[in-house]
Amino acid sequence: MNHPMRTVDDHLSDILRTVRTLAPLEVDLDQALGTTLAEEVTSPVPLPSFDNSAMDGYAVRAEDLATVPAKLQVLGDIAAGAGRTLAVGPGTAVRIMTGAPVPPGADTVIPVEWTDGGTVEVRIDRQAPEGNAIRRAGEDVSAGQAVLPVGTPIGPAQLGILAGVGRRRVLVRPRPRVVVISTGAELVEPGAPLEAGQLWESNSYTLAAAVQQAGGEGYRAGIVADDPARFLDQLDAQLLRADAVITSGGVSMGAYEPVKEALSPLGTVRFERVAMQPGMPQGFGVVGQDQIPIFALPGNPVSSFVSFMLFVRPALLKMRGLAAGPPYSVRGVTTAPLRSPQGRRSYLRAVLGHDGAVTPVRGQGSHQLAALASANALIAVPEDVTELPEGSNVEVIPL
Ligand SMILES: Nc1nc2c(c(=O)[nH]1)N[C@H]1C(S)=C(S)[C@@H](COP(=O)(O)OP(=O)(O)OC[C@H]3O[C@@H](n4cnc5c(N)ncnc54)[C@H](O)[C@@H]3O)O[C@H]1N2
Ligand code: MOO
Repeated sequence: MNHPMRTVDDHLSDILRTVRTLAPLEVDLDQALGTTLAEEVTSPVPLPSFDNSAMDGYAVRAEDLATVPAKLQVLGDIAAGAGRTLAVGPGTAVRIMTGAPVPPGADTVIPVEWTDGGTVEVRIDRQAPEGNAIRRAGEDVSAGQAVLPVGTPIGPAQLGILAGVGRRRVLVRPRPRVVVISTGAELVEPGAPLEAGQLWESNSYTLAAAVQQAGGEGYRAGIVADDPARFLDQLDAQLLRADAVITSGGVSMGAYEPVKEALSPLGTVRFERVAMQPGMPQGFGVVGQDQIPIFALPGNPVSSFVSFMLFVRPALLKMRGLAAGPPYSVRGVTTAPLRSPQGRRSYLRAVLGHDGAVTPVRGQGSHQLAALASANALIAVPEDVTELPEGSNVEVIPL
């Protein structure tokens, strides 16, 4: 009855071979946060697009300050946004604000703090090198220069430069929309009263939040009891708005395993045992006309979360058009001895300190959600290792 288990790496490879990068879509800048750029963005103009002042002060000719204090006639003001401007000639200055265009004839800006602040005539007490406090046209970007390459994840600074080069719309790989369905007759929405044998449903909150943090849009589609037909109905209804589906529960060896019972006959979803702890029972495949990827994760809360980090997150990165592979990991040194099952790669919940010391938390059961919530990392223990003494150098996946 027990088939050989698949390795974690093989299971991830299958998943990454199957999932497709989402098609590019033109979106408004307001919708672009968290998407991935699908075009190279260039600037139509130099940035800054004109020489402008970096300080509030006076635009002058450096040669007029050969001796200081110097007195210059003030011709007027130039504020930011000013169009045609006054010209500065010998013995004159123009009061200028930060961001305002440097007037013709001026080659230097003197901060107001170095002057008496005069508006008709100004006394300047300090010299400055020619070009002082002037931000030159094109010193950030030249006209036609690429400012963001294809494949850039769009965060706050990237949105800034997109707006800064005048873009209103942009071609991106969108955030994957991921529907999360929880299965189990015992599950009750948090906030509702519990009856005997029931527990508050938590996986959909964890998984939808994990989707969000992985750059997708997570939607909780509620709880389906242990009826395969109802599960298929719910899945059908949700497929309309999904780029991927995550289910939790109903995939192991019990008498009521709705996800497995509903999806196995389709022939496009494979259920298998992966050589890991937690998260051994795993289902993955595609469903519906559009071959939407579906991740059927085990119901135990820690198992579903660890499965997400190892398998679903990399898949979402690929869908977003980003580099995808096993989770990022660092090295750590254990502060306590560890045990791990033979033949399965284990992912022990742990606290990783800034010094690289890593301590497994108390409570390594697949149901021990509070222990998971106290951890900030997973220690990955290889398949063939069953015991490690304190002080061992280990692979650690920050959460
Ligand atoms: N005879 C065997 N039994 C089990 C095996 C096995 O190989 N042989 N595998 C065990 C392992 S390992 C896991 S993991 C679980 C996976 O079971 P299912 O995916 O079928 O999940 P359920 O039975 O539905 O639930 C398991 C556990 O998790 C709780 N749960 C489920 N969904 C939620 C949720 N949304 N929020 C909070 N808690 C949830 C559920 O109440 C159960 O306690 O199977 C083992 N058994
Ligand atoms: O492998 Mo199951 O995922 O612990 O507890």
